[in-house]
Amino acid sequence: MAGPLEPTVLVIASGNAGKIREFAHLLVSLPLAVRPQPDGLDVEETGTSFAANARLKAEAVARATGQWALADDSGLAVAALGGAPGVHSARYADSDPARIARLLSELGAADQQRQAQGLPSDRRAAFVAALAVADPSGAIRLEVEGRCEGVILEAPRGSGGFGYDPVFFVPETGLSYAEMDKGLKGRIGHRGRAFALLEPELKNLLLRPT
Ligand SMILES: O=c1nc[nH]c2c1ncn2[C@H]1C[C@H](O)[C@@H](COP(=O)(O)OP(=O)(O)OP(=O)(O)O)O1
Ligand SMILES: [Mg+2]
Repeated sequence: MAGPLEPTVLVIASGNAGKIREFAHLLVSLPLAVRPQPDGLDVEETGTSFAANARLKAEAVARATGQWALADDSGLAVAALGGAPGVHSARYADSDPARIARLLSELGAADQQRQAQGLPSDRRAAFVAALAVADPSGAIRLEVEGRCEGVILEAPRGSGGFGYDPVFFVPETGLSYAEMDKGLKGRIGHRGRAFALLEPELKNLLLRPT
């Protein structure tokens, strides 16, 4: 454990700039040295659950850096698509606009099928984030999962955030993720809710004086 003049380093095990920005904001009040993962690290996400992929990324980055690492595996589970794109959310297409276009097109087709069967439209979705923390040896020490229920909009709304934010609408707020400020998404969003579960344990593990 680092002394009082040397804050413990926590590497954010992600190549996604949007996630890194959100974690920088969520971690701002903790006396940790938050660092991005080194360039050139690309961990294969072979798990079949968000939790398994978060563990793979945390372990690999902790081992590669010899530092504590926090990983996030997240994605959208769309009810009418049987939970897709799920753990494949990043691999759904090769850019954010293309991922959004594919989601709207597949959900539109599913909606038409439902209508043809006399069923009402169903645009419900959940955003899920699994977080894992590995110690410098690569051992997984903490795991949590957060969820936010919403619906997929028919067209993008708002210009903030990243990824699927413009099409994920949270009824209790009347806003899409892309219309929320960092603070609101950090309180009610999937990543913020997961982080709220993690924070007390992270403090115990990394900030306790030895
Ligand atoms: O708050 C979010 N708002 C909008 N979109 C989001 C959010 N959270 C995850 N997403 C999207 C990004 C990516 O398309 C997929 C997660 O895939 P996931 O593998 O966890 O992340 P990633 O490959 O972008 O970065 P990395 O694995 O290096 O952390 O869901
Ligand atoms: Mg990924």
